[in-house]
This record gives sequence, C-alpha cells and structure tokens, in this order.
Amino acid sequence: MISIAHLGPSGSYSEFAATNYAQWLQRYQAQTSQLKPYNTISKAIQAAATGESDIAVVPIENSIGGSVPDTLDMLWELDSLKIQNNLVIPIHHALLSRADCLDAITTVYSHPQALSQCQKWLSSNLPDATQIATSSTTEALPRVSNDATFAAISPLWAAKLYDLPTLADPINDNPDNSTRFWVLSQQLSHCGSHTSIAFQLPDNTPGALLKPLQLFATQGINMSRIESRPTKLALGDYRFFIDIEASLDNTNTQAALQLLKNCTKSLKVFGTYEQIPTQVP
Ligand SMILES: O=C(O)C(=O)C[C@]1(C(=O)O)C=C[C@@H](O)C=C1
Repeated sequence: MISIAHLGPSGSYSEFAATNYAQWLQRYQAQTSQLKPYNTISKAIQAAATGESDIAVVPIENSIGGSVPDTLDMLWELDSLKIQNNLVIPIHHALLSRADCLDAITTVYSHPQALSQCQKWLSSNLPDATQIATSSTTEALPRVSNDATFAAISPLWAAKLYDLPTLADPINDNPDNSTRFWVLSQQLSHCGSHTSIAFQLPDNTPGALLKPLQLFATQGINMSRIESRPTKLALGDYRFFIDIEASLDNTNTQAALQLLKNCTKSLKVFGTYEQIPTQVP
C-alpha cells in the first residue's frame, strides 16, 4: 500500500489532486494507496523526504496567483525529492457561510493562494470584510460553521462535506483558474515530456543568466517556465527554477545539462515527468 501525503484537512484541493493520483495508480499500475493529510504543504513534502510517506502531492503553481513558494523552496533544500508526475486541477472557488446575505459577513478565511485568486471579486463584493489567511481552503470551515458573520473561500464540494450553505459560486477572478500539482517521491525518473531544474549563478555580471538560457535555445529545447526565488542569504541573490519541454534521457537535454554545469554555481535536477489526465469534479 502506497501512502500519499497532501495538504488537508478533508475537502482541500490538494486532497482532490491526491485522490486523482490514487485513482490513476490503481487504474494504470494496479497499486492501492492511502491518503495522509498534513496541516501544511511543508509537512507533506517533509513526510515524503523522510520516508514517513511514499509520495507527496503538492501544488506548484496557479494560473492566477502564480507559484507556490513553499514547494519551490523545499524542493531546493531537500535533495532527496524528485518529481514523478504532473496534474492540473481546475479550481472553482465558492463562498461558504451561514450568513443570510453578503452584507452580514465581517471576516473571510482562506488559503493565501485562494484569497489572491478572488481579489477582484472580494473588493467588489466584500470590500470591508477582513481577510484572514489559513493553512488551507478548508481549515476554517468548522469556525465558519459556528459564526454566521464568517465566510470561507473553499471548493464547492466542501459545502456538502461540512454541511454549509453556498452564498456565491464561482468567485475566482478568472473562470479558467487552474492549479498545477507535482507528485514527489525519492525516485528519479528518466523519461517524460517535461524536466524541471534549478540553479544559482556564480556571479551577478552582465549576461550571467543569458548563458544558461542560451544553452537550451542552442539545443533546440523549449522552456515552458522560469521562476526566480530569493536564496534568503542576501538581498538581490536569486536562484532560478526552469521547466523544459524535453525528457531527461534525451541527448540534447543531457548535452545542455553538461554545459550548464560550467555556467552555474549549483545545479539541481528535479526529474522528468508526464502529465496525468485528471477527472474534473
Ligand atoms: O488550500 C487548499 O485547498 C490547497 O490544496 C492549497 C491550494 C494552493 O496552495 O494553491 C491549492 C489549490 C488552490 O490554488 C488553492 C490552494
């Protein structure tokens, strides 16, 4: 039995992504699995890194809110974890509350990503409500259940799960809202449609970033994402996370990675992976 760590509690989008992966494992690899909820993304990742769980399914980026910094930072810090698969989940947020109308709501709870994905809706419809960040979109639901002045931005399916009325739906600022999740484990896979890497530059000089990027162009490899994160050591010091549309076992990828070692300070390869089809709720 494979254990899958994810951000909980029950009803979170991460649980939905983990369930999708569990169904895929059952269907295509005849493997049974068990979900293990954690109260932060970091703890779910840590569980896979220490072997407490076999796998972690964690969000990496959202089409409106951008990247999930915790996931990127922890992947860099923990050398043991590699990406196995990629899942994209459509995200449709609902406003759950016992309030009779929007005017009665004083406080809105949700995960910071969900709050940022609904900023326009919130400023038009609940401009005076206090926004409070929670560890997931479902963490505050027991509190919302006990106070009719509270509301939460949560998945629609959580209304049934926590027996709460839906006051508005959908409320995300863009109807095409979706979040990408990575399946992480301690095994490096060599074959897939995409590969993810990260590096730090040796020095802050003109063209220092251009050299590594140029290598992919020379090898005819398309980049699908670039993201910078502070190293947290000094202001203005960054590391770069890059996704390429090429398999790790491809000779051009191997050539680019070899040359990349000469123009980067530290280089990490997070693995190569395929996109898993997901079942829409
Ligand atoms: O809070 C949840 O339900 C989560 O699974 C986390 C998370 C995220 O971190 O991006 C996942 C999908 C949505 O983008 C909003 C929140």
